[in-house]
Amino acid sequence: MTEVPATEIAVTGETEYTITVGRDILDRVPAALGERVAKVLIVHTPTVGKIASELRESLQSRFQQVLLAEVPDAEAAKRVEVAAFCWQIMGQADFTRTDAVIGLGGGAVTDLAGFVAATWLRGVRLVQIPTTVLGMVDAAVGGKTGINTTEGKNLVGAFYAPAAVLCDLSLLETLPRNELLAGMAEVAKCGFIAEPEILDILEADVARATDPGTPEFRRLVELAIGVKARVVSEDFKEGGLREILNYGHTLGHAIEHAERYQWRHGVAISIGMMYAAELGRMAGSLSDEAVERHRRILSSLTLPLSYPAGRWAGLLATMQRDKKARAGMLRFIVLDDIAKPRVLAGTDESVLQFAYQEIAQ
Ligand SMILES: NC(=O)c1ccc[n+]([C@@H]2O[C@H](COP(=O)([O-])OP(=O)(O)OC[C@H]3O[C@@H](n4cnc5c(N)ncnc54)[C@H](O)[C@@H]3O)[C@@H](O)[C@H]2O)c1
Ligand SMILES: O=C(O)C(=O)C[C@@H](O)[C@H](O)[C@H](O)COP(=O)(O)O
Ligand SMILES: [Zn+2]
Repeated sequence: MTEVPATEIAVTGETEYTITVGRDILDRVPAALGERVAKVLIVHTPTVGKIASELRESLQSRFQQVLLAEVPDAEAAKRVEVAAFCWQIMGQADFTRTDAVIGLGGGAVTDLAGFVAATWLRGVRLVQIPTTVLGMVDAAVGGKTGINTTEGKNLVGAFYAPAAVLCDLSLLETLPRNELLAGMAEVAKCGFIAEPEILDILEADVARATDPGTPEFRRLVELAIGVKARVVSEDFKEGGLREILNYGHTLGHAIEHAERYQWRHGVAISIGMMYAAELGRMAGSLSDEAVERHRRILSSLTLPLSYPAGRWAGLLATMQRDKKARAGMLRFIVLDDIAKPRVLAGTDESVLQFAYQEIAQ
């Protein structure tokens, strides 16, 4: 097979860094860390422990100290106690402002590692190495970092730019299929809000589109990162435009909370997008065909489209804490058409509930 060169996607504007997509690119980590760094903390889950140990081995001759912080898997990593565990390791190793953190893992780990890097000494160098599709196309690439609290998802965090992001597609070889498909929800999201080519590729041949060895898959990853990079370059701290990346997340985050964070993020967001599509049809101008397109694409990825009918009141209460809400008023991202997102605010609660009935089982 001919070697495809790595692709570099730039984030510019308020903050500048490069996202590299390719295969077997971890030899770029020392350059990403830079000359000034002496100590490195690699934050990772047990599921990628082997990669973490190999990475540590490869860095040890170049840096004064390379430490591992193995954290609990998935959402259990995004807790203040786990951040404190990482701070403790850094404190005991006398980490200074010229030292660095590497986030190696899925979106939960890169969110945590980013938050630890943002808060240690008010900010140390951060290199993100996502190992899930979702991390590569979304969580690790946009500078949103954070942890959950009992009250809700990502309620504590910081906007903090990485120095570099390395998306090494060869790391996806061990990723379970259901995780890969959950990550495709965020890829589809980028298609719905901004990049119809993504939807065309998914519709043309979903098997090839979800096979990490195909050019179609790589194209999807690069297109989705391109959407995120363009939006983040224009609005890093979510003053406005960036809210479009939250398509499907108002209800999706409430579902994750209701499910006590046992559901995959992408799975909850799939239902959230179906809800947002119904809301776009009822309160806006989204066509029946565009709503059907959501249904077809998400179900071709074997993602769920509905949620139990009796849960509305609890979900509504959780949605009040959504970061997009203003003065108690819920705001949703909806579409007027594919690739035409906008904010929907002040919608009557009966309309919100009516749209929910459309996706309720
Ligand atoms: N910061 C952002 O902008 C942003 C964007 C989207 C999602 N997120 C967050 O990302 C999280 C979801 O990320 P996720 O879907 O990657 O979930 P995850 O981090 O929980 O990873 C999913 C599972 O895959 C395992 N895994 C990871 N890489 C693997 C590999 N290469 N081989 C085998 N197993 C592997 C993990 O251990 C975990 O069990 C959520 O917390 C979500 O809120 C953040
Ligand atoms: O990058 C963004 O901005 C997003 O909204 C991307 C989302 O996919 C992601 O799940 C993000 O973590 C949600 O952020 P939040 O601000 O709603 O917590
Ligand atoms: Zn998301």
